[in-house]
Amino acid sequence: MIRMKQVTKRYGNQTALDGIDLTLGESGIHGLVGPDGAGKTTLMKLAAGLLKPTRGKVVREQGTSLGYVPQSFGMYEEMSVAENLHFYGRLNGLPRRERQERMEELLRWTDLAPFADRAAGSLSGGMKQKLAIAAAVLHRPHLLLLDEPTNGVDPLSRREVWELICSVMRQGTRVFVSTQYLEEARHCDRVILLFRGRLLADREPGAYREDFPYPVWVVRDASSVRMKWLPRLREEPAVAQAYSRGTDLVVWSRDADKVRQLLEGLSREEQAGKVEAEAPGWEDVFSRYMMENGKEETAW
Ligand SMILES: Nc1ncnc2c1ncn2[C@@H]1O[C@H](COP(=O)(O)OP(=O)(O)OP(=O)(O)O)[C@@H](O)[C@H]1O
Repeated sequence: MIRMKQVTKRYGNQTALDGIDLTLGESGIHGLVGPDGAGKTTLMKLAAGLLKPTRGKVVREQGTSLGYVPQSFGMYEEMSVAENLHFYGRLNGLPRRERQERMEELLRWTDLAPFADRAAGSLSGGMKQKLAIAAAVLHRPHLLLLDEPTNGVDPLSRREVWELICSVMRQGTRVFVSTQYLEEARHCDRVILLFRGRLLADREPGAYREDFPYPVWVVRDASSVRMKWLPRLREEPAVAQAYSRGTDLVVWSRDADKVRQLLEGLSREEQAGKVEAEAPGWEDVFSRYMMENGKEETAW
């Protein structure tokens, strides 16, 4: 386990992390979500021991071995998939025989076996991430740190990367993983919400959704009216938040009936689609914390 106690990290005048108290390695998959610049990479690097805190302590429990996959691709691009795995196996002190067995196992798991002789640099984004994860777990670490492993990876490959993360966890490695894709919170046992360097919440994903306090109404096909409606809705006391998502308009209500009537009235007057109730999405549940902590807009 890694314990962070009152950890603050500054770069010059810029406070990237502010008073973080956190234990890593207690949950199967512990997620870290937050918008750009929230401090996710800084937190990962502190956990990996690559950065020192400005204040506070990062303590790695004795005997906790780590695997770490940084945000940028850390494999040798001109070396093949198999050569990279051999190299990282040697680096982690795996004896030859064990290295070979583990490598074959990981090539199967990741579906990279047919590409074993391919240069790592020529792999697709998803395959590169799977290779980087395989290299980081060759030595069966207690805790695997993954910094935005699905960033820029196409949706289908993102699913494969998560399948791999889940199988790593099932084999007994605890995972700490950051993402800016909010819906990926559903794969996690616990999820930390980080915002402007502060830890706003650390809960089970279901808990975020269960106590969302505002009924959500959605106006479909509202692209032609939203610019006009949004300022008006935001002034309405019964409206907790209003934002556009694709062609829809999403409205959180403090008084559900009143807001529905208001929206249906507006919708009749002008060109907009149906008004429908919706369960809060990940964007809603996380935005709520950010709003309560001083962020006006909800865009990620
Ligand atoms: N080496 C550095 N020097 C100065 N400021 C930095 C440095 N690294 C990060 N920062 C700043 O610290 C804050 C947190 O950055 P960090 O990279 O940890 O965030 P992040 O959540 O990982 O963002 P992203 O998703 O964009 O990677 C940002 O405001 C960033 O500009």
